[in-house]
Amino acid sequence: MSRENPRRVAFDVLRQVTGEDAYANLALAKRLATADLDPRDAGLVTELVSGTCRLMGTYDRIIAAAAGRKLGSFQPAVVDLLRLAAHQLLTMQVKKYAAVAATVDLARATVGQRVTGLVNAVSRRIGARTMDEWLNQLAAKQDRIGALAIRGHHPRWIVEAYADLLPADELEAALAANNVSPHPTLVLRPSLARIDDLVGATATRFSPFGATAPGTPADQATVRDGRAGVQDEGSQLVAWALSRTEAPSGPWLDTCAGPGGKAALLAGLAREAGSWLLASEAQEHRARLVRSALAAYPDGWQAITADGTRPAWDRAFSRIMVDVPCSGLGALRRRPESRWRRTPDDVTSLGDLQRLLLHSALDAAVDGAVVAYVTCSPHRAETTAVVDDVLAARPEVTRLRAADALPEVPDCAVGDDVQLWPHRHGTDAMFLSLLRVTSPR
Ligand SMILES: C[S@@+](CC[C@H](N)C(=O)[O-])C[C@H]1O[C@@H](n2cnc3c(N)ncnc32)[C@H](O)[C@@H]1O
Repeated sequence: MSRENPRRVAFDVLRQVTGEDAYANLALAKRLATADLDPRDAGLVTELVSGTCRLMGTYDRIIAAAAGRKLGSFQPAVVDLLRLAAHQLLTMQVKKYAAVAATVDLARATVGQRVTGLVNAVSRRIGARTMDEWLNQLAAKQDRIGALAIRGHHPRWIVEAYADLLPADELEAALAANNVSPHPTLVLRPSLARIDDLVGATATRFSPFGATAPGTPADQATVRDGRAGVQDEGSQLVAWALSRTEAPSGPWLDTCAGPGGKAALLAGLAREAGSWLLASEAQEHRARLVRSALAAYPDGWQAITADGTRPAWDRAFSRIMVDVPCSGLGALRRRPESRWRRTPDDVTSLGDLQRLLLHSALDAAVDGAVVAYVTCSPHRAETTAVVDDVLAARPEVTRLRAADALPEVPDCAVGDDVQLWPHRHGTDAMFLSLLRVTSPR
């Protein structure tokens, strides 16, 4: 039996997310590791924190409308209490009386008796309507994009960016896919594990290395001993595409390798092809994660800490992955608070670095080498705009038809590049451009 109150634990984690900019997934995992909760209550805490963070912008509009005042006029801890109440009342379908009473008790225990009247009154007003009724009210005076943003629980600027990339009739499905937390996908390390080594596993749709299995990844001995890992299928597909594209023989390079998911898959594939991988990462603590991701392979790799814009290598490579730092807009379904925290500036602020990293990767290529430019963001400013700019200055580089490297994946071509989508492919929204360097400088 739990000795801690799950709603109190959820409130504490939410305070860290909204007050201290903590990542919800990390703060939640850390708190749950020491919480005195039975598995059912741990599940309740996860739903309260992840669900509240994912729909936070919607709940904030509802709270302001229900209270008839601006959110900024409330004490921040009271806003978090009301967000948790809104999630229980409007999404989890907790009985009105129970949700309001539990929120008032929590308000008394955390903020103090003086806010209980306010919390009680606003919670009741939130619960006086269903979610659909609230959404209808909030969307009523909006244009099409504004209404989609409200009904799909996204900030408007992200819906505008999606509208620039997807057919109009797919927008609703694309937003809805970000509202479902995916079950973790596992990757079987080439030469080390097969699907039969996982208990109860089912193969993923496209990647020959991917699998899903019931329970948590740590339940699987093959994951615990490093022969399998956790990796979105989209990340597996872009690494696989690089390995399948014709290239001269020679070593492989991953210039932005931390924390090492793609490097581990590439190292396995390089070994099978009789080659080896150099995995490079700028941040020392992330380079350590790369080493531990690669540790399952006794050989066939080397990991270094280096700035990819000022390369530490003095040789050239035949296959190069440059998986640049980006806004992470492609992984919104896995990062509950991310959509409300990101701003339009985040998709442009890394643009110079992304261009420099791609230039450096191309500089490191042997004649005929293939370079994969990858982002976990579908936003044009981080994908095609970067590749277009770099190619305009490099006549020796040609863009390949990247979808040819993934013939089993339908509807993934965007021009010559590949764009995966959660609602189409069940993967993160990974972008891939494959570039051939024909006569390096
Ligand atoms: C999108 S992540 C890479 C994910 C990784 N490929 C994987 O699959 O696990 C981008 C990485 O680039 C690193 N990075 C940022 N600036 C860099 C630079 N100038 N040179 C090399 N790596 C850099 C970040 O620290 C981060 O680990």
